[in-house]
Amino acid sequence: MAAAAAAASINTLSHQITTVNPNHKINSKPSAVIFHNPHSKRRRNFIISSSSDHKNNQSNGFGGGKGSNGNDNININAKAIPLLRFLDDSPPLLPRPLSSSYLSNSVSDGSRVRVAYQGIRGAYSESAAEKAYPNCEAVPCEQFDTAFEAVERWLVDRAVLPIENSLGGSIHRNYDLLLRHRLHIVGEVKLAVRHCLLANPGVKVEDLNRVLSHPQALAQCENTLTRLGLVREAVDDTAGAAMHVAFHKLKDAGAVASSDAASIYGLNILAQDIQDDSDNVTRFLILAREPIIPGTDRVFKTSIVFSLEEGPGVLFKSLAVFALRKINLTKIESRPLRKQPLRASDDNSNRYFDYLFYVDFEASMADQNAQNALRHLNEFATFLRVLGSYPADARTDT
Ligand SMILES: O=C(O)C(=O)C[C@]1(C(=O)O)C=C[C@@H](O)C=C1
Repeated sequence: MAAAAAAASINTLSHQITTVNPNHKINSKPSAVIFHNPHSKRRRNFIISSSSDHKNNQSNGFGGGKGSNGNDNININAKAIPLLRFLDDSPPLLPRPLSSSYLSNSVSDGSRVRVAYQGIRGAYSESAAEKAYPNCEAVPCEQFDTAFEAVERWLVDRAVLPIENSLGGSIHRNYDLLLRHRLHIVGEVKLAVRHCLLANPGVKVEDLNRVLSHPQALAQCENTLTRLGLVREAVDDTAGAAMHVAFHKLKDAGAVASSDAASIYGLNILAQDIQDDSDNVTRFLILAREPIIPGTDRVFKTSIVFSLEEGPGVLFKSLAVFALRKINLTKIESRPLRKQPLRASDDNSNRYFDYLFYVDFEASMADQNAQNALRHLNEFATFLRVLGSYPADARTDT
């Protein structure tokens, strides 16, 4: 039944089918399609695709509207056009005041907060968006970049994107995008991720040769998938994998995804909690156009990124600015400095890789101690940016 619903959606919404990531192993056309959940009236069925799609849609004037099933099959780009035109005709916007309403479920005009996430309905990122903003309007985006752009272009109010997982490690792409875009981190959400092995009705574990999912999800289930001898195939998101298996009525392939995805796409759950460790937690960042006013009324975290001169002990010195002030570091990540990935030494005899360091520490930017630490770091950092100062999420639940 779910597959039939998908087919109907695809026919009426072929313009909304998004492109396949060329790096993916799957040789099929849709990597994400709009899928209507007959049980939910809460969300409209639209997905934000890349900015080039937006331009195309603007030029050919095609928009959303009611699908043949009478639902609001709205293309977000169509809704966005009048907004962008309005902004174009308006006098330049004044800087908006800092806002502390980041956890509120409504924006200043009282409407529901619109939160972009990567993936399609049933993805863990959607659950994270709903945990951050219960009752929000969760807006699916094709890629991480699209979610960043959606906030920047005022199509949505926030983006909720994964940054690290307790089993799989960091999501490097989002570290890189944090620097490329000028959004602010205004919060974090920790979500317990419990993976299921899903398959079409009638298909048993013994029938499966391969399994589809997001690369992070596949990595988090390494032991189970190896034990079952299944070939892994990477797709954009876990829910997209479930949708693909259902839509193509695959008999030899299963999907690693959530129990929500099983019910949305009409798949059976063959095995539950198949992640390598029961404590499987993904940390998501909440991003917004404006920063929040940091407080000291609860535990705050601050995220920064910096680069350093080459030399003995420089990294040690940079971390000591926090140790000296008894500030706890919760995460450190290094990424290649892309525009200048290699640096020659003074005598030109050697070439070094050049890095950006991302550090999270447990202190608010309202705290004098934290300000002093950053002032100290700034004395020898070649570049320093505060990505955000935001309340730490102490709860990990679904
Ligand atoms: O594919 C999904 O469902 C996602 O929300 C993405 C994602 C990720 O990027 O890490 C989020 C949480 C899980 O760790 C697995 C996958």
